[in-house]
Amino acid sequence: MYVVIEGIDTAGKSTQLELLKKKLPTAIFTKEPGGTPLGIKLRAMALDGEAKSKIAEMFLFMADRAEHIEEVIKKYKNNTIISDRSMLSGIAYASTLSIDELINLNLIATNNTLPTHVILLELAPDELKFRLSQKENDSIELRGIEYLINIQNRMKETIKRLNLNHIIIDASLKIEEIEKEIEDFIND
Ligand SMILES: Nc1ncnc2c1ncn2[C@@H]1O[C@H](COP(=O)(O)OP(=O)(O)O)[C@@H](O)[C@H]1O
Ligand SMILES: Cc1cn([C@H]2C[C@H](O)[C@@H](COP(=O)(O)OP(=O)(O)O)O2)c(=O)[nH]c1=O
Repeated sequence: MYVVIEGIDTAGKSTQLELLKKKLPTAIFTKEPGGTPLGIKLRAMALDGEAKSKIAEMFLFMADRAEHIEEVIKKYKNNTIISDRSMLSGIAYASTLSIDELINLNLIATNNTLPTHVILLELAPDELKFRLSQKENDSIELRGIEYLINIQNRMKETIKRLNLNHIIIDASLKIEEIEKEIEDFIND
């Protein structure tokens, strides 16, 4: 099982992953970007905002993804894998290109490996604004509310186009309520 937790910055992914780690101690927990030794270097380059070209930035994340699929997802395919982000983020955040172009590019990077379960934590603009105000923002978060809500919409569109097995959960529900919905979806 290849489960991905998706959502824009501050949607609550890390919070739910910490709870899942306690519930599923034998699962393999990983993430994009930064789920491999090479990915850690690529993550640092992608997030320091040095890439002036959005296409260059996209390829940094795609290189992270290609390595992640090879070294983690395919290697542990007989285990339960739970990843913080995936190609869905890759497609949604690279918003200078169309979703169709990005699906094709990401299918190359992932060698056609798709998640078996997608959990999308969906944030309303007001809640997103509040949560971003509570933390230091990285180069991507600094692009603002409208940019991130558009990313979230692209995630939903991509899930539809790829016809992925998914659940969309209101990210402003109580932490325990979200935890229960995730547990029921994974165990279904
Ligand atoms: N269900 C929730 N309700 C209210 N606040 C939440 C909820 N889940 C997470 N948070 C808070 O929102 C912020 C971002 O959560 P985090 O798990 O770091 O998000 P992400 O990993 O998606 O960026 C944190 O301050 C966290 O405590
Ligand atoms: C995986 C991925 C993430 N990102 C962005 C999303 C985040 O803003 C940033 C780092 O992801 P992450 O570490 O998950 O940040 P956060 O915990 O704040 O959500 O990289 C892309 O732009 N493209 C990608 O392919």
